[in-house]
Amino acid sequence: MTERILIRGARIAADLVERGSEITAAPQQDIRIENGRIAARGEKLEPLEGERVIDASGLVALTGFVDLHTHLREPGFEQSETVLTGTRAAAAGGFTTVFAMANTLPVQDTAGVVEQVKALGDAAGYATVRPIGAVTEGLAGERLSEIGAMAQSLAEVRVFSDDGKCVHDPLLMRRALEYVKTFDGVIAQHAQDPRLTEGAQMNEGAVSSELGLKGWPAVAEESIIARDVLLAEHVGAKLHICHLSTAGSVEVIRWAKARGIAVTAEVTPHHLILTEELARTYDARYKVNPPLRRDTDVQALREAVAEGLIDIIATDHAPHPSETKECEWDSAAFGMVGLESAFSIALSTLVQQGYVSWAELETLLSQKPAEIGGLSVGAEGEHPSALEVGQRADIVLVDPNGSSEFSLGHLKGKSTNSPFLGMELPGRVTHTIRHGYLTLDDGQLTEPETVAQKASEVSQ
Ligand SMILES: NC(=O)N[C@@H](CC(=O)O)C(=O)O
Ligand SMILES: [Zn+2]
Ligand SMILES: [Zn+2]
Repeated sequence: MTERILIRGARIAADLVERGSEITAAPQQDIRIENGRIAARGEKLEPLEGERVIDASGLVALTGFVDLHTHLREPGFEQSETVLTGTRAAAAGGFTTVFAMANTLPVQDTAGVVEQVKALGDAAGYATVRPIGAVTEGLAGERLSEIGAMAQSLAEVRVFSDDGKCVHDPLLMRRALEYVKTFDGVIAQHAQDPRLTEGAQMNEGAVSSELGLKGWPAVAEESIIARDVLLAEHVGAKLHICHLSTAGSVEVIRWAKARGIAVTAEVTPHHLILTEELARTYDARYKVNPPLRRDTDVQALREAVAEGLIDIIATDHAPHPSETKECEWDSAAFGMVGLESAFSIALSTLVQQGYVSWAELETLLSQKPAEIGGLSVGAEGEHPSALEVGQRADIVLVDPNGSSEFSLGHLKGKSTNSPFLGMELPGRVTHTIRHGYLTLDDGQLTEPETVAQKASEVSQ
C-alpha cells in the first residue's frame, strides 16, 4: 500500500495565467494522491483515515520539474556526484525527472551503460533518471555511437548529446539527425566551435582583454547554431540547443522558428542572472561553459523566454570537486551545480520581473522539457500535463514568499561549486512528490531507505 496524501489549500500554478499576478488570484484547491496518481481534486476535500495531510495554504503547486540537462557523473566521476546524490539534489530542487548527460566514464555510448544509469536511478528512487546517449563513440566526434541500440534498450533513450563537446563535423551531425529522425528522437547540441574557442577561459570582450584571459567569442556559439538549424531543416529532424547564452543566438533561433524548423532551446538559471563581470573576482565558481556573458545578453535571454523563443529552463548541474575549483582560473574546471537553486533563480529573474506567469513557469520547468525529452505527457502518461485526476502524482510545492541566504546547507549533492552561495534568494521548494511519495517533506529530504522502498512499490 503506497502512501495516501492530501494536499490542502494550494494555489495551482496553471490557474495563474496572468504575468505579474499575486498567487491569491487563484482559488485554493485540495489534491488527493493515491497509488501514485491524483485521485481527487477540489475545494475542501475531507481527510480520510490514515491520510497524510499537507497544509499548503500560501504554497503554489506545480507539476514536478524536469531537468533536461543534468550531469550525474556516475559511472566514473563518483567523487563529484553519484546517481543517488545527484537525484537527492534534484528532489531538493523540486525535480521529479532528470536527464543524465552522457559525459561519464565509460561514456554513455552503449546500451549497457545507459541501462546501468537508469537502473541506479530506479533503485535510488529520488527522481526518474532518463539517460542521454552520446552522439559519437567516446564523445570523440569521429564515429556515431550505437544510437539505435540505446534507443531500443531498457533505457529507451530519446535524447542524444556529446555535451561538454560540440558535434563539430557537419557530416556526422547530419547522419545523427537522420538516425534519430527514424524514432522521433532529438540531438541536443553543445554549440561551441572548437577552433574558435581553443584555450578560451571566459566571454570574449573588453573584460577578457582587461583581465588577460583568453576569450570565447559569441560567434563560436552562434555559427554552430546557424549551421545546425539548417541541417535540421534539411534532414527534417529535431534539434535541441543546450545552454543558449548570447543575444545573437536568440536571433538565429528566432529566424529558425519563423521558418518552421523543429528547433528547441534551453537557457540555464545562471545565464539568466550572472554576467562576465564576475570573472574579475578570479573565483572559479563563476567559470562555466558557455561562459557568463554581458548584461545585454542576460536581458535578451529573459526577453526570449518571455517571447517563447527559448522553450525551457535546464540547470546544466555540473558538479566538480573543490580541488578543481579552488585553484587558479586558468586551470579550474568549467561548470556549476544548479539543481537546488534553479527554482529560486527562475522565480526572481522571470516570475517576479513579470517576464512569465506561474503557468508559463510550469511549462518551462516541467511539461516542455518532458516533451522535448520524449516522455509521454498527459493523463495516462509518464509525466503529468496538469494537476488533474488520473495524472501521475509528480508534484512540487513551493513557497513563493520570503527569502534566505543560499548556503552550503541548501546543497544536497556531493559538490559545492554553486555561484549562488552567499546570495539572498527568494522562495523555497517545500515538498517534492514523485510517483505519489514524498522525496522532500517540508524542506527535508526523505531517508534513502524509505525512498528506495517506496520506489520499489510503485510502477516505474
Ligand atoms: N557546463 C560546463 O561548464 N561543464 C559541463 C559540460 C557542459 O555542459 O558543457 C561539465 O560536464 O562539467
Ligand atoms: Zn554543454
Ligand atoms: Zn552540460
